[in-house]
Amino acid sequence: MILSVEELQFLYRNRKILHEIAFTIDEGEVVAILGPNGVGKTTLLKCLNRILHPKGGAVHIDGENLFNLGTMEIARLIGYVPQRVETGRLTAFDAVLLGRRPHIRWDVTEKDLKIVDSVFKLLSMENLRLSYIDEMSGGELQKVAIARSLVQEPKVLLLDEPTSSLDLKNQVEILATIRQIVLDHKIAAVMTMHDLNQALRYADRFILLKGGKVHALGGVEVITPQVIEEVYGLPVIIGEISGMRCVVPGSPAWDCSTDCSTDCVAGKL
Ligand SMILES: Nc1ncnc2c1ncn2[C@@H]1O[C@H](COP(=O)(O)OP(=O)(O)OP(=O)(O)O)[C@@H](O)[C@H]1O
Repeated sequence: MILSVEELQFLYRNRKILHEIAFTIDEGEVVAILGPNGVGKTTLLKCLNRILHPKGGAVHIDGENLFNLGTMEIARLIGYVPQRVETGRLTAFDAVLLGRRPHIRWDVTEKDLKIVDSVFKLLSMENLRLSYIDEMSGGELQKVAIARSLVQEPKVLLLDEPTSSLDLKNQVEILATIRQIVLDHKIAAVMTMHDLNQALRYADRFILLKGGKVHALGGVEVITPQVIEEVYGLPVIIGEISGMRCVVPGSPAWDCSTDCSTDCVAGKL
């Protein structure tokens, strides 16, 4: 187990946002945190990263109690991609190089530069190296933030809606790259997501939050019409398109043969 979260609680002023959240994640796993707007997904990631201070509970990474560590020690273990990325008058190259800070002792080394170069290549963003981040589009900036988290070489990646600003091709490429990095480097990724179909495609396990609590947790078997309706309050059909499980809004009364013109076989499962 690479990450363990025990009985985590968080309050904004007197309002309880997270109630006794508990789960574990193994190395090589991508886990999607799902749930409606305002349920506490970002708050949970910020508690795991110690940006926010939980009222109770514990977080361990590789057996180390995160709450006993300093900012730089945490940055060596966790790469965090926030939902809203801050900008400034920096080139993309320098912004990504900043991700190496937890590893730099005196000065930037050849190794640091090599790692930054390789991540620019990996994410197909070499064309952005010298662009200023305060002149970038939302999607370009999101890629810079993901690149910065990768050069940190963390044990755990925490990604808050990592594809929210990306076009379809970039979404697929970035999620596939994260998936591969998690497997190759035996790390773990925890991503908040709204797109259930992308979650089904790229995550191994799912944590569904409702009312600040873990409502369901597990593999693909927990993504059922009943659970999705309980969590989001929306009836859905779960089916398959070209062998891939997918979720489409609709009620069981939906008749695929007459109500929909695609070749989706929703309702088959
Ligand atoms: N700084 C803050 N002060 C007080 N309450 C806050 C603060 N930030 C967030 N909240 C509240 O905490 C709750 C959880 O917010 P959070 O951002 O974690 O939700 P989320 O699940 O990530 O939502 P979304 O899917 O819309 O991004 C919300 O009700 C929100 O209004």
